[in-house]
Amino acid sequence: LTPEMIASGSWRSKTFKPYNFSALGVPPARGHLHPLLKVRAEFRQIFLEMGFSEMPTNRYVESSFWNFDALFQPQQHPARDAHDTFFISDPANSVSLPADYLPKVKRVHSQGGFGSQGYGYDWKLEEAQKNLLRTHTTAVSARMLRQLAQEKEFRPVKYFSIDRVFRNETLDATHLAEFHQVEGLVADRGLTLGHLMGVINEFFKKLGIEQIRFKPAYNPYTEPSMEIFSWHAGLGKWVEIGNSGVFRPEMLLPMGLPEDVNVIAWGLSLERPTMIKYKLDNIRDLCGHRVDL
Ligand SMILES: COC[C@@H]1[C@H](c2ccc(C#Cc3ccccc3)cc2)[C@@H]2CN(C(=O)Nc3ccc(OC4CC4)cc3)C[C@@H](O)[C@@H](O)CN12
Repeated sequence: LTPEMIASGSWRSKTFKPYNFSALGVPPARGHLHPLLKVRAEFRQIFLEMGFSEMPTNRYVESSFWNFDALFQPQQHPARDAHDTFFISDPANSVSLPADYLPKVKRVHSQGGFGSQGYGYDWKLEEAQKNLLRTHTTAVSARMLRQLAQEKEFRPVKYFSIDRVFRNETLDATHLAEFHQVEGLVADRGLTLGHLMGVINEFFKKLGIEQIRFKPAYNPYTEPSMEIFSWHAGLGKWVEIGNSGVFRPEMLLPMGLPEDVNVIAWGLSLERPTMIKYKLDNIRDLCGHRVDL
């Protein structure tokens, strides 16, 4: 049916197929929310429902001190090598590290303390001052726990973070030089591994994952540590869905937290669950624009 047919009246001699009122209109060209940000909002909602508060993660450039040393990660650890970490050339160094806290970190690395023998190496300030792109949001957790330790009275907290982290990795279909880390932590007196398993179970249950298992693992800053696995019915096998652990006393006590306070934490990425949810098999599809999502 055209305007000419209507004007000339020629439409009278034509036959038209019945109008399909249930036909969909042409989708208007409009904006889309990014899948990663939609999954981030989902994770944020779950943490908030569980009573967690979001940590301030608006600092991509971090000092080696907060990213590694405060976490009792030794200065010769391979993760601190340039092939794993992006170091910053300008400004190359952080010169405003906490003067009262730093000697305690130096001591626990070089001589030990609090019942630990430490690593027995000559800890160097220059190494701790090197600026980098944070390799995990656990650097933010360290800053927040130090702040908590400086308060007059200890109070239990539940914190979370979901933000970008950077690793000098070889790129492939599932690895980029940056990804979003999701991290949750609980600080309270008398927390046990049972509490850690329980909070992880609760978190993943809210994501629709009921069947998870834990496997002993190693992290430089948590002891004990556990990898988290979930049964993937489609693949017919257990797949790793995260990592977890109890922060070490060598990390918490130099901060000034009371000896009977434990901090349990776990982490996962945002990209993996987003790729599963949106059936993407190349992580690069999460960057740049994609029309047919
Ligand atoms: C360099 O790789 C690091 C990243 C990322 C990761 C690993 C560990 C942590 C951590 C931690 C931690 C430990 C102790 C204390 C504090 C933080 C955070 C992110 C994922 C962690 N992983 C991961 O996310 N896997 C995952 C998560 C969710 C998912 O879908 C479910 C619906 C929810 C499916 C898969 C496991 C693997 O994918 C792994 O190969 C890749 N890992």
